[in-house]
Amino acid sequence: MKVFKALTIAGSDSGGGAGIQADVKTFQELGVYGMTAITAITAQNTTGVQGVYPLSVEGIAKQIDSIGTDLTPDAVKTGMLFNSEIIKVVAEKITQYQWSNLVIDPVMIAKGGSPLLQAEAIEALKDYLLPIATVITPNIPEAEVISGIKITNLSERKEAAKLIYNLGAKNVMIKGGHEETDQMIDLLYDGNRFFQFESKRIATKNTHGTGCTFSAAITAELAKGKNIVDSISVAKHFIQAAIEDDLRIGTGHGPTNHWAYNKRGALCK
Ligand SMILES: Nc1ncnc2c1ncn2[C@@H]1O[C@H](COP(=O)(O)OP(=O)(O)OP(=O)(O)O)[C@@H](O)[C@H]1O
Ligand SMILES: Cc1ncc(COP(=O)(O)O)c(N)n1
Repeated sequence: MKVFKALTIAGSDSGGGAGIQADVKTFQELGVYGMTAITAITAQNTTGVQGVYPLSVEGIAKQIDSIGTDLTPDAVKTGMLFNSEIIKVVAEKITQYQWSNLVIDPVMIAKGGSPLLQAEAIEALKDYLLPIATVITPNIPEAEVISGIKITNLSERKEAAKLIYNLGAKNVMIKGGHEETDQMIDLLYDGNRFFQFESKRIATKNTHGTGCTFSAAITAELAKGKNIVDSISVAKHFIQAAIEDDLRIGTGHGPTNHWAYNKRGALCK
């Protein structure tokens, strides 16, 4: 039996709903062996972020080297990278090991408003990571920052996707979670065509870690050899189930349910 392996290079969320914890849970549920290189420790729960402690560039490089010299991942994702030094070393190592199937989730701000990427790092993200990305998965505010244009409707989202594509990413997926519409539309641009992935908006405050979970599911499916459209299609079903069957733990914005896709109904309510 071939074991498919995925690596997440991201921050730790002590509350377990986002970051590397969400990624590894998602990999596991989708049948992929998960590996991690931690960029920062956050003290975090459903009420917000209480502390951010980035790791040294040396410590991050060493973790990636440990994986690169022994366990070749079939796909890699990045999440919280915090500053430009971390972005540079991560891009350098991914290039050194010639890893393909790279999913960039350009995490900038936590749901509660805490910055997870320093403003000075935006240019490094564009210069070093976008050119090697198989797909980048910004939400609407992140797409505005990267493209430099305001997004108030689907046609502006399409324009932003083209601008981001021109920065070097092979595919651009602008998520619709921040739009106030009943129908949730995630938009993919592959440089040639637009694809829409649609679902019903679920009325819940428990959406902590949706972006991490969604991009981790795309990564897991790419690791298994699926193409980008089929990978996103599975990820969309995975996140819809995880939001719909929310766990209702914690007093703030609770996590999604990573069990839901495989065990629909078994643990809920
Ligand atoms: N209320 C909701 N109902 C259904 N789907 C949702 C909802 N909120 C987010 N999603 C889906 O979750 C995925 C992540 O989208 P979102 O825009 O929330 O990402 P994000 O803002 O990067 O997440 P995060 O804040 O966790 O980083 C997308 O597929 C989006 O359509
Ligand atoms: C370590 C880490 N990575 C990513 C997020 C984004 O998730 P959210 O926007 O749902 O808070 C987070 N809160 N913490």
